[in-house]
Amino acid sequence: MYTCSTSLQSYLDIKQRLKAAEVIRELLTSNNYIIAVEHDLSVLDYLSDFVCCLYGKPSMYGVVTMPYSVREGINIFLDGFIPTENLRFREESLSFKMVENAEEMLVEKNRHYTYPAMTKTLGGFKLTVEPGSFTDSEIIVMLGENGTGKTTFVRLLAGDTPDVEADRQVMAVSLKPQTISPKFPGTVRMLLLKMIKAAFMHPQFQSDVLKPMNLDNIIDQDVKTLSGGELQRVAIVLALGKPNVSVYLLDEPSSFLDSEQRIIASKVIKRFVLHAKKTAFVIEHDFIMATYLADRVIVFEGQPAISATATPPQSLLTGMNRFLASLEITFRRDPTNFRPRVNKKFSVKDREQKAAGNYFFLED
Ligand SMILES: Nc1ncnc2c1ncn2[C@@H]1O[C@H](COP(=O)(O)OP(=O)(O)OP(=O)(O)O)[C@@H](O)[C@H]1O
Repeated sequence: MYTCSTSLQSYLDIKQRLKAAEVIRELLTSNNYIIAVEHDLSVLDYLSDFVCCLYGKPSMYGVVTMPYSVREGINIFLDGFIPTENLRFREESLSFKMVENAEEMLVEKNRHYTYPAMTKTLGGFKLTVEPGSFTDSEIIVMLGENGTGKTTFVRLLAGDTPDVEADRQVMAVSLKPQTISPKFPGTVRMLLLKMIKAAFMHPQFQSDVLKPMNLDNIIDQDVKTLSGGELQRVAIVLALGKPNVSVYLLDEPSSFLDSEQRIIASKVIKRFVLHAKKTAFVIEHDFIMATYLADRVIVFEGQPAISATATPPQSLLTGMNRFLASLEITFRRDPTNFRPRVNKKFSVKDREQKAAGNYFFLED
């Protein structure tokens, strides 16, 4: 038996995550088995034969279910309901049905923003940004391998100067950086009161963001003593609570969060953007989270660490197809909740979809 935790994969792109899963599977022989802890559900799906769901109350109790087939287990987890025990362990479920998003199609969009063509050179790396536009009430997910300039692009939107200063629309932005270093000398409550007092006191923000992000149990803890996941939750709340902002730039909100917290954070971000009529750009390597969040996507193409191009925002289907084609990875859809599932390399579906150019499916 091996046990392994792949949660150190925060920051790795999807290609590297699936490679790591393949390396782990290669350790399997006829007389051993591997127990893995994995927070990225697409990777867990790809890696496992059977899964157990764990539920309970943090710091109080936990229950481990019987092992389910990987497909059934992940669907149960996303649904928040265990049919064999007739037990709901989470009120919310995560579904990828397009009808769920139909409501968004009716959302009235009042604000339109544009950004010009730009380049940014950093040491030996050059990013070329093609001009693009976006509106309020939408989430744009950035897809690209590690080192293709996603953070560089986010920083340009946040005000970094490009190689040649262009005529740019000024946007008030709030940035949640990829890495968070806790320097604040006080408790979480003191930090929230100092940085986002108005949001912290606002009932809508409390019910839409603070409560679901579950800061209650760490609110009086010193910021410097928080774990990686706790710090991430605080950082997301701080970013969403910043006053007078129209554009939110969230660099890897899922890193260090467990699967449960990823589901909650995705719902919080989506609800916040729609209710507050804001725009969010999100860098996200967790494919389930990226698919759930994205209204449109920007694809980063090129050679990591050398040069890359950021496409204009494009539709989820077109953008995902383009990104996955460059990685030679195909996804199918689960018929129950329509979540994306990675096809095993060279499987019948993988070969069929590649031949037809369908790397990503919207409907099954
Ligand atoms: N200040 C800098 N000086 C030199 N090179 C830099 C600097 N900042 C970033 N780079 C390089 O630019 C490239 C793009 O970096 P960036 O962080 O934008 O990529 P990314 O797509 O966000 O990557 P990841 O997915 O790993 O977070 C990388 O090769 C990085 O090493």
